[in-house]
Amino acid sequence: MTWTDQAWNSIQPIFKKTISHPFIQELMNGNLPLEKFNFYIQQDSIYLSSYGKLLTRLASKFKDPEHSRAFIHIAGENMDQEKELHKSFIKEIELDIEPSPACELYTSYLLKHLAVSPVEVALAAVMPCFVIYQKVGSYIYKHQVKGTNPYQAWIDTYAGSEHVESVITATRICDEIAKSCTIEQQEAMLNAYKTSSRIEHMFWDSAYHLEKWIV
Ligand SMILES: Cc1ncc(CO)c(N)n1
Repeated sequence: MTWTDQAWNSIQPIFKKTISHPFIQELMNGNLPLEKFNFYIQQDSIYLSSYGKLLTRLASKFKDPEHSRAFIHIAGENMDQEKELHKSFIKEIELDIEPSPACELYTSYLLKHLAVSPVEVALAAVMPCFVIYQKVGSYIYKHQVKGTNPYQAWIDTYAGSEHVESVITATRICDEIAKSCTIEQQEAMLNAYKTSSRIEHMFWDSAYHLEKWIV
């Protein structure tokens, strides 16, 4: 079994909770309150600008230049597409929005791995960003009742072929790198993958509850 298959299998309990979360269910049914979706999009804009920079820095750490090139390509194309999507939902992104606790946790968690962990662990930590969005996108696409959904453009982006292509490339690179790792290194990768999957869940949950700093 490939490392990415093993990682994906290991987070099934988390993923099942994610797709049954009211944020995802209401997004799928089109009845998610706009206020919650807007909160999510605003926070995701903050997340994405940090994530885009992180991906290019991660790319520069790979030993194989082909891996670096492919990742830089993903960072550029993917980020452009996602930012366009955000702009289509929010005409003027408010610039003075603070990151929510969950957003701060996620960006800081990924940056921590980039700063202090071996490259394979930092890569494992970003894999759920690719995979979970694609799986959530295709889950919604498959199960939604066709009709008008105000969030259809969001669903189509993550279920769509461009995002799928990025996921396939990132998965290939991750498996090539994992293959030359020891069992211990692969374990450390699994831990980072699991934590990111948990935070992905928290990110949606935080939007659903319009999360605030308690002080
Ligand atoms: C929080 C989060 N994770 C992953 C993605 C997909 O890149 C996204 N847009 N936002």
